[in-house]
Amino acid sequence: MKYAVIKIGGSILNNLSQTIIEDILTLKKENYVPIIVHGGGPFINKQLSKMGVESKFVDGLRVTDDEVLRQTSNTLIGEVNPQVVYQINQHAPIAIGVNGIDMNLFDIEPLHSKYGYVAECSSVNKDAIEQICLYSIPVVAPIGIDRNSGQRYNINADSLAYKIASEMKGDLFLISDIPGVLIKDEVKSNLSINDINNYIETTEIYGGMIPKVTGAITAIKDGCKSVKIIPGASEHALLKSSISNKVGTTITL
Ligand SMILES: Nc1ncnc2c1ncn2[C@@H]1O[C@H](COP(=O)(O)OP(=O)(O)O)[C@@H](O)[C@H]1O
Ligand SMILES: CC(=O)N[C@@H](CCC(=O)OP(=O)(O)O)C(=O)O
Repeated sequence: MKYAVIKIGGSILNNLSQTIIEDILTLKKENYVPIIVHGGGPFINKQLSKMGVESKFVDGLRVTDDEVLRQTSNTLIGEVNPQVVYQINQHAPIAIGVNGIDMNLFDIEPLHSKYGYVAECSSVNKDAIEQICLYSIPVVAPIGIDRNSGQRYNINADSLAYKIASEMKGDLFLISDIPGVLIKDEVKSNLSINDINNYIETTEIYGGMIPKVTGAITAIKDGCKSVKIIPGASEHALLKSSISNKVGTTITL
């Protein structure tokens, strides 16, 4: 049995192929223990703009003051998380929504104060995850808590998925709204650490893709078995990519 950490990006949530949900359940029947981590960036942007609050990002992270934190937490835990749980449970009533506060699922380390209430996951409560996975599929929202102060923190969903996959020694699937990592309009089926450094230097990998691919390298060095970036809109992309490297991009050292 091995863990499959499946990160569903906010960009694809409204356009997710139904077969991805079927694939998650197929993986569970076969040799995998699925853990889902979801994002929700576009949903948070929409909510903030409704409230007249501007979305600001530094180094790809949302600058999170009190009000942004409230809206982010409400959107991720109150709106996006139950939507993902509902979609899975329509197929099989097995998903449960959680975040870092539930069962002390993970600890956090706040990042620099220039980001506001933004943290990284510093360690994962493996026992709690193992317990949940015995009977269900956890759907994790990227909100954590400082257990001493009770302060909540906003966490980038990719970075949380990397940490969970490394600590659980699992395979990581990043589901996004792109067919994979594109170089000169073609999907690269394999990327090594050297390729990644080159393509960042030539700016063929840019923006939100930079933390995704560099985070992948760190995750693999830290114990994650493999990282695949796959298209959420494509039929059975998850199942196909778990079997071969023909879908999306596989990152290796
Ligand atoms: N070489 C590349 N191939 C594909 N996408 C890239 C590349 N370089 C940068 N990007 C950008 O990275 C984005 C995906 O990252 P991000 O927006 O963080 O996804 P998500 O919200 O699904 O996690 C793409 O939409 C694209 O704009
Ligand atoms: C600190 C930080 O930036 N947190 C992210 C959390 C959601 C996320 O990561 O969503 P995607 O995967 O859809 O981008 C945010 O507030 O947008």
